[in-house]
Amino acid sequence: MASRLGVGWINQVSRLAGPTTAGRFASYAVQVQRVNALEPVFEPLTDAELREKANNLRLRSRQGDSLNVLLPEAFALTREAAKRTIGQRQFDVQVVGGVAIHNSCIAELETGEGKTLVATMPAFLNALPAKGVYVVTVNDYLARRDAEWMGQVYRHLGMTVGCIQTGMADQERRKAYNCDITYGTSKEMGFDFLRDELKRLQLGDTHRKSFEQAFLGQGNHLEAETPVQRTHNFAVVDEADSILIDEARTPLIIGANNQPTQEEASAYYGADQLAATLVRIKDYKYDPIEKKAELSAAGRRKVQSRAAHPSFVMLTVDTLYEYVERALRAQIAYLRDRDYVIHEGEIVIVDEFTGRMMPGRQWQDGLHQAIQAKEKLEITLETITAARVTVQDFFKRFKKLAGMTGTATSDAAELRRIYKVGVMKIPTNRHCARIWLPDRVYSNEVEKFQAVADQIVEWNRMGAPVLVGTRSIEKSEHLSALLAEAGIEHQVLNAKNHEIEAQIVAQAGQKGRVTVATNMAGRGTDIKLGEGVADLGGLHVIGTERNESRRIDRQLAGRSARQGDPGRCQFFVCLEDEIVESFGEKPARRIRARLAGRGELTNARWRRFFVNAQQRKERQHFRDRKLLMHYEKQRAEMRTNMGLNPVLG
Ligand SMILES: Nc1ncnc2c1ncn2[C@@H]1O[C@H](COP(=O)(O)OP(=O)(O)OP(=O)(O)O)[C@@H](O)[C@H]1O
Repeated sequence: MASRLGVGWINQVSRLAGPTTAGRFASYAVQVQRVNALEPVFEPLTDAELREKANNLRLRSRQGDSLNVLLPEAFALTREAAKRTIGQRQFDVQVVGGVAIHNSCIAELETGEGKTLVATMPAFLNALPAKGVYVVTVNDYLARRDAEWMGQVYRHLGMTVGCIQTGMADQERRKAYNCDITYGTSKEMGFDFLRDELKRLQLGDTHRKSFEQAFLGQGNHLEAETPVQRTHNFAVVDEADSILIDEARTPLIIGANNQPTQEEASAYYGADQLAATLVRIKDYKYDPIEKKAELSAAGRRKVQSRAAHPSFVMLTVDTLYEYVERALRAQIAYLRDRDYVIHEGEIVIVDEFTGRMMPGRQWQDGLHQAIQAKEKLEITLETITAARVTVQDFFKRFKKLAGMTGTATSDAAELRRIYKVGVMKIPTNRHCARIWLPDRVYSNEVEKFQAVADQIVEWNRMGAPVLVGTRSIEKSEHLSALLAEAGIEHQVLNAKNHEIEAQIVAQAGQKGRVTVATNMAGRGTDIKLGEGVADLGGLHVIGTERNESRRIDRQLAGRSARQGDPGRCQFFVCLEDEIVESFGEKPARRIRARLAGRGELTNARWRRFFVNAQQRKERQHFRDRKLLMHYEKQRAEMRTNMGLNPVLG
């Protein structure tokens, strides 16, 4: 088969990426030509012969042949196996993406361009030396789906494939990690790493005693003594921006049980009640950017006057201030059904970026307990840290790291600096036909949601499918009520019923469908257009708020116009949106008051206003990540200097 990668294509890339990347592309293009040249050689082979070839590659890699030399054959074999098993042939641009990943890059492929399939080639190649390859995804569902779907390709070539899922026993985990290729989430893999560190400690580290007191002594036990993971060889991180950037703001922590005393629990409940009596501005000020409350002199006096209450017997006045400020923060900044849900009497954090529930995660420094008090739940655990690692430090352990995403260019500098990976933009296989309609800006939320509902009605009348992304479960439900009023049949998808989300979202491209979802729909779900929908302009996506990062917006938009399909996308925003507070609470209040009830704000400067607000938020998150890394580095250095394991305690 003739090469499909011509000079014109490389020129297209140069325009896209600038001269430096274009040079790299030219060398990758040579590899693609080699892969293509092998296609007619492998096509006539039987399945057994194909596997024989794969075994031969393994042997050569173990005998010392470099992976760069084996690349064309390994990629061509994977492509042949994909054709035979799942009926898909990696496009040339996907092969370029695969080469980029092999070369420690984050391959930026537009949403819907088939990242799942791209990963098969570098994963197979890097699995040849039998040191393990981890393919990291954002949730269990995608890990399972990809391991099953792409597993057919690897198995066809004699490779073993494992998949890590929440709740798995150690034995199964160990088996999955011992496979040639292992799929799983960063969270599961990160926690397995931490648990392994604890096990190593249990196996004879000098800190055994204190660890046993802190962790095992509280009724905990480690299921098996031997670690489950093997060496950290190569990780391919899917949705790399989400995992390496968004998730990097919270470290993974294994807490050791430290049941609160009755006095501590009463202090949380008491502080919650006391906080509810305080008046904003007069008794405290609240900084929405830092999400922090600070008592004023009047507030402190009020709190002091209650210090003798039996709930606070064990607290000094200063500590009581902290309890109350924390309770205020829990009441103001953390909303039920947006930031967390209550599931079987427990607080389950909802990931602000993906809308997914994150069972097992806890807010730190007493905030989790303050929220439990606010919700009148049992104050369960005040955890002390047994082991912790940041997402950054976990992934930096891998000898080689790479990934793929739809949206990383904007964070290329951070990715390069922290993880030492480059970002390479890969052109689309077919022209992307997405139409971005200009944002619609309103003065308040009532007007905004009414306008969203009206727009849905209009598109629904045409028969076009509409997918709406909201920032919280509460807002999904509000919109759902408006749609019900307008007589529009629709599906609501939120973090509460995420088990069936994939099936529902997959159907969102059918004629006349209206699907309302929280941000979770913005990740990983593939939406195929129903019959006749392409003629109606494809899937229409509506965002009901600008998210805290442009990338999340683009992921939501990326549910439409996949693989060259047509599609539209429009965002509706209003001055009551939380993002406006990135300018500060007072300016936000002023502007809201000044323009109250003005309806739609059509001047283009309002659209720019929201772009600015989002950029401020992005900068703030960037600062948070930097601060966390600085703190973690200091902590690790301190522990190392003291001769302690930097990960534990
Ligand atoms: N080479 C190919 N031939 C045919 N179909 C393909 C090919 N590559 C990908 N696809 C199809 O394109 C669709 C999108 O693939 P996939 O979900 O992997 O995209 P993605 O890039 O991960 O999207 P997102 O960024 O939205 O997660 C899937 O239905 C997949 O089967």
